[in-house]
Formats: sequence, structure tokens, C-alpha cells
Amino acid sequence: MLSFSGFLKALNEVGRKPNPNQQLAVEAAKDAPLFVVAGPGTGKTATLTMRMLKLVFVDQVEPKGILATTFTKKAAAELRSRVLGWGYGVQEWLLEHGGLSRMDRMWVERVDINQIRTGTIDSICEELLRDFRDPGTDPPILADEFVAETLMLRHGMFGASGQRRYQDPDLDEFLCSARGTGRYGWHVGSKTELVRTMWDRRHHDQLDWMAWVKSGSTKEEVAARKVLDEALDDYAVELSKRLMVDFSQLEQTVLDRLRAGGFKEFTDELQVVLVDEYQDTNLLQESLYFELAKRCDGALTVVGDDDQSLYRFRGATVDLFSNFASRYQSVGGFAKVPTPVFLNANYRSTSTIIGFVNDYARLDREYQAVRVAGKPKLKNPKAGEEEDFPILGMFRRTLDELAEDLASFIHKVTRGGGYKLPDGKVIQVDRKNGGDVGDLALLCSSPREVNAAGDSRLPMVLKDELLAQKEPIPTFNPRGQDFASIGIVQLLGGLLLCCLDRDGDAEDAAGKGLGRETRSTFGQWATLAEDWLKGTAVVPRVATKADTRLNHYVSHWADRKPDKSGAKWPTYVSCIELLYDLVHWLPELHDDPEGQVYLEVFARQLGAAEQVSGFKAQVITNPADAKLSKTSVGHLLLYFLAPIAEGSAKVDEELMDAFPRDRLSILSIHQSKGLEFPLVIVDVGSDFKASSKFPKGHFANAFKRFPRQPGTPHNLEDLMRPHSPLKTLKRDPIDRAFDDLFRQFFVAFSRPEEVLLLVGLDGSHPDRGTIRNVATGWDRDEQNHWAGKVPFFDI
Ligand SMILES: Nc1ncnc2c1ncn2[C@@H]1O[C@H](COP(=O)(O)OP(=O)(O)OP(=O)(O)O)[C@@H](O)[C@H]1O
Repeated sequence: MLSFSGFLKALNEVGRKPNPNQQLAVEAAKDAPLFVVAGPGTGKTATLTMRMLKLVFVDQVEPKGILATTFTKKAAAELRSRVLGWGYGVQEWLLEHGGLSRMDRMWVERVDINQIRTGTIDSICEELLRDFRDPGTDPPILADEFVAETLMLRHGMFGASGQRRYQDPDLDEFLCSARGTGRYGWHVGSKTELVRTMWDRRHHDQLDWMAWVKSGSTKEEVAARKVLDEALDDYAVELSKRLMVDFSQLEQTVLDRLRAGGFKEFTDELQVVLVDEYQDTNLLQESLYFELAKRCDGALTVVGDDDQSLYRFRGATVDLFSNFASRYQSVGGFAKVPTPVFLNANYRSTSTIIGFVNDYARLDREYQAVRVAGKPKLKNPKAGEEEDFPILGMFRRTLDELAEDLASFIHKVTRGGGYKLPDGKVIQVDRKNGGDVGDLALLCSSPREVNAAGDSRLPMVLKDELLAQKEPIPTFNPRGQDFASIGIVQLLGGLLLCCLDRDGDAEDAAGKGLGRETRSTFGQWATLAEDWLKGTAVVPRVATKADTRLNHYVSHWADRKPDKSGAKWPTYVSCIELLYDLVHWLPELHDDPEGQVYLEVFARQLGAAEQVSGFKAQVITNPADAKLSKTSVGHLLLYFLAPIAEGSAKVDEELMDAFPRDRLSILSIHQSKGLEFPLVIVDVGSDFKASSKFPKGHFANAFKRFPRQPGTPHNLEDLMRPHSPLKTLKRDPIDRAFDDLFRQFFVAFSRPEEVLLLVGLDGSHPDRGTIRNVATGWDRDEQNHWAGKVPFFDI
């Protein structure tokens, strides 16, 4: 058997060397349970990869006996590429220079690294259902986000028989109070999203659903829970009619089958399970992992960082990670004790940034209670070797001043001669070596361009300022606006309506299934498109003008008349053809990176319509059967265009996993998880104005900086957990809201490699303002730790 030192040598030769703590995790015995607590940039993926390769080459575990999961498709792809890249490298080196015994050589020669199973938990579950199905059965079809959202909207919220549950006053009140943030932006799309979150939690928290449904405390609440239950039932029925499962059902199905002794071929081979990003695991997933671990003698490695848990709103339960060691025994039922391993050498950031992040994590005394005990500080393995800039702060009196100065800073750094600090150091992207604006990112709690009152926020004002620079710098922020309110989206929607249903017949026929608001939105879109076609309307941020050929195209479509004489309009046309024909005339949707994302939403929603509607997104033109023709178009309105108009189909984070190099990306902090940039700008307080106009005790935007009330995820936890095996949380919901804000800024502050710039208005400056804000040094006891000793350099 190859020795561990022989393996390390091979790893070294391909340029990889675990540090001492990483080595503890890599070297641990095959069946040792491991609890790896890994701070930002400390080589989680690298360590997991090295451990898997050690299992194969040293312990001679069959690759197909190894299962590794991570949180996003992108992270899973990165893990796979490292396993294969490093794995083949090690294999080759061992065969050429490893001095292997005959037996070891036979093993190394035949082993196929490619058989290691890696993926997200969902992709693995899907794979299991596909690869290990009972003879004669088909695996279920996976309903993606767009399909699930559409079915919940059309059949859950509207109701298959036109119940219009979204208008039910009891349900409305119940949902709105669970949401807890008032009625701004409260429409059928946001209701559907919340109902889907509850559906997910029902599974994620392994709820006793019927007990929950019956547990309302007032007459109205009991009624509301009943309507909700019916909505979820209808949704489930629609999925099952189509032989579909959504993500929650997928995991539940696999868990049930595992518990019943299923997937035997797979579980007989399984030897080790490894899980990345375990801090964002939910109870359903924990149950799955424990169930899998039971099949391999408890050989479970989990890796994560409680400080970076951000997905409470999707049912993540950070305590499952923090308390892993005890849960492994008490819930998993294993006798072994997991070995804790702490990874704290941060390879990403400069010493100054690492120091700042360390202090930040320790700033709030209360927060320490929920951090993993014994967690060491991050340290810099290459301290002193690199250029180190101070943390920077840019705080201004007004939003306009801030945006102007920030745009000028960004211009200097990326297009000009650099930004010079008083000590002579210059901050500048390295354009000769491919550096560009994409080396910078602006992280905000929300990338929205306008606030609830309709006023411009930093992403909007900065965008305009950047375009006004000597060399204009475009931004990339596809989530800046409500999808349905974007000009090009409305125009494309309107053109589709003009082609599909110019006289509104199909809309009238579909009438009951469409809300009044939806029909009025359709009307606005169609008018916009018609005026634009005539040249009498401009569409915001659309430079293209309509030409006669497009006018022709739309007329022919609307009349279902081919433009070649003698030709016959086809009986069946797939709507995707229409979509791409129209897009041809709108370069904004293929040349512009934001436009490409918008087009992807249309394409995905059309894909969903194709899967869920009886007409498979076909437009039928049959003069002998006008009703059928109308119904086929009606289905496109219901399943393709209405979800867009109703705010239910939108840009989700998965649609934008690559960022253009020549634009400034504006990201939510959630989206930045797992990413790194040379220079990161964090908006810590551009939304918060201190004004004498505000009455004392006015807490504008408090939930984003110093919560006075719990947020939606905390409300949902309190509402649902009493009926979950997880039981009611002991920690106060406001404390949980604070904990989450500290985690959010911990993630933001740990993204940069070289430069961290905090920006905000003077009211948030620790010395100049009094606005309570956990991102600028305040703890929850209202003490400002940064006052008088500001940890950044003001520019
Ligand atoms: N032992 C090591 N020696 C040198 N460099 C290392 C070592 N371990 C990791 N690195 C480097 O550190 C960087 C971060 O590693 P990796 O991508 O594995 O981190 P991560 O912990 O998964 O990141 P995060 O969780 O913050 O997204 C990479 O550039 C990687 O090559």
C-alpha cells in the first residue's frame, strides 16, 4: 500500500502541499468522522480534494465509493475539476516516478478517478433516482425553479378552479404578518415566493404538517392555514400529474427510499461521504447525510464555517453545523466522536484585511455565543511578502457626493493613473496583465436601484456617474430592477403579445385564470410595443428603433399570414421560434450582458411553460377549430407571460454565475459568497440618512443595519419549528437577526484579496454619525467600538 508520505510527495510534485492543519484532515483515517471548521479562503475545496485523493491512492478506496457534495453547481464544478486535474497529475507522477510495488502499481494503473461522485446534493439525488431505479419504472422529472414557481402560482395561488387564493383575506393577513415587513412590494409574485418558502420549510424542517395546519390560534388563522394547505395540495397534485418532483420532494424521496433500504447497489459500494458548505445544511439534508453515513460505518467529513452561514431564509440551520459533534452522536446514532479540525491559514487576503476580519468577528460579545467554540483567528501564511494597503473608508454627506467620488476613484483605479495614497502607495489594476474593471466589485445588502419610496439608491446613482466618466465604465447589475419593470422586458413582452394575441381574444378566453392586475400589465406592454413599432414611444435604455421589416413580421404573425404568397401558415409553431425571431431585432438582448440574462429568464420561463402546459408551448392555428387555437395561445399567456408580468419569474442568482470583465459588477452580499476579487467595495451605509426631519426613535431601514424586529426567516422559524423535531429555538429572534447581519458583513469583508473599501453616508461614519449600524462598529448593546479609533483610512 502506498504510504501517506509517498502520496504527499506525489501531491507536492503536482504543486500541492497541505499545511499542517489541512494535513490533519487529509491524513485522517478513512472511517474517521471529521468536523472541519474552515474560515474564508483557507482552502476548503483544496483540502476536500486532497482528502479524496488520499482515500483513493493511500487507502485504496474505490472511487465510486466516494461521495462529495457542495452547495452550488459552480462550486461542484470547481471541486470536480480539481479532483480530476490533481488526481490525474498524481496518478501520472506515481506511475512514472513513484517506485511503486507491483500491487500498488496495479491499483494506480486501474483506478478511475472520474468515478468519484461529486455534485450538489440535488444533482446527486437526481442521479441516484436515475441510475438506481426499480426495473420498469421511470425516474421522476425534476421541476426546476421556474416550473415549480409557475405551478405554485397558477395552481396553488390562483387555484385550479379559479379560487384566487392569493386574494383570500385570511391568507393574505397571515402571510403578510409572517413576512413581517409590511405591504411594500406585496403582490401575487411575492406571496407565491413566501408560500413556496413555507412548502420548502415543511420538508426541510421535517414538519408534522397536519399538526401545524391545525394549530392556528385565532379563527382567521385557522382559516388561513387551511387555505394554505389546500394551495400546497393543489401544487403537489399538479406536480404529480406531470410525474414531477421539486427540489424538496426530490431530497425527501431519496431519504425515504434510503430509509426503506433502497439504492442497495449504491449503498453497498459507498465508503465515505464528504460535505462542503455544511453551515447551510437543513434538517432534511442532515437526515440524508446521516442515513448515507450509516451505510459506511459513519465515515462522514463535514466542512463549513458558521460565520459564513447566509441561507437561513432558505431553511439553512447553522446549528446543525455548530453542534455537529454532538448531533452526529445523538441524532445520527454513531458511537464515534468526530475529530475537530480548524483551518485558519487564509491564502486570500492581505494581513490588514485578515486582521480587520478577525476583529470584526469578535466585535459583538453576544455573537460569540453562537460561534463554534475554540475557533482560532485567521492568520496569513504569507505575511510580510505582499503589498499591504490600509482598509479604506469613503463617507460623504450626500448620496450624490458619494457616487461622484466613488466613480472617480473607480475610474482612477481602472482607467486612469491609479489612486495614490498619502504614503505613496498606488492602487491600480494591472491592465498589462489582464486586469480590468472586473477586478472590482460593489457588494450591497441589496443591488436594487431604487428604494421603497422610489428614490435612487447607490447602484443607480453610481451607474450614472460611472457612465459620465472620461472613459465611461458600464455596470453589470441584472437584479437592479424588478424584472417586470425593465423597459426591454416590457417591450419584448409587448411584442410577443402583439404577435400572439393582438386582438386580445385569447386573453379574454383565459380571463378567469389571469388576475385583473395581470391583464392591465399586458395592456401596458402591448401599447408600449405598438407605439414603439410606430415610432411614437421610446423605451428606457433601448436605443434600437423599430424598422419596417419588424412591423411586417409582427403583422404577419398577428394575422397568421405567411409573408410569401401561396404559402400556408403552419398548424403548429413552437413559441421559442417566435421568441428568437423577435430577439433578432433587439440587439440589447444578445449583445449586452444584462440583456442576455433577461433573455435567459424569458427562455427559462418558456421552457417551464413547455413542461407544464398541455400545449407544450405550441401556437396552434387551425381555422376549423378556433377554440383550440385560442386555448393554445391562452396557455402561453398563463404559463409563459403571466408569471413574468406577475413578478414571479425573475433573475435568480444561478443565472448569473459569470461576470463581465469590463464592467463593474454590483452584487448582493449573498451572491458574493465563495467569490473573491482583488478590490471589494462594501456599501455599509449609503441608505441611511441621519436627518433632523426624522422623529426620535425613527428606525429607517433598521433591518439592514440594527434590527428592531426579526426578519421573515426568523418569523418563519418561530412559526414552524414548534412542529419540527428541531423544536422551538431558544435564541431570541432579534438576536438571530443580529447574528445574521454580523455573518453577512463577515462574508462581505472577507471577499477582497488586496483592497477593502467601505462606503456610506456620514451618518454611518463611526466618528461623524450616530446611526446604529452593525457594519460600522456597533454591537447590539448599542456600543460603538470604532468610535475614536476608526479602523479604516478615510479617503
Ligand atoms: N496548502 C496550501 N498552500 C498554498 N495555497 C493554498 C493551500 N490551500 C489552499 N490554497 C490556496 O488558497 C486559495 C483558496 O483555496 P480554496 O479555493 O480551496 O478555498 P476555499 O476555502 O474553498 O474558499 P472559500 O470558502 O473562501 O470560498 C486558493 O487559491 C488555493 O490554491
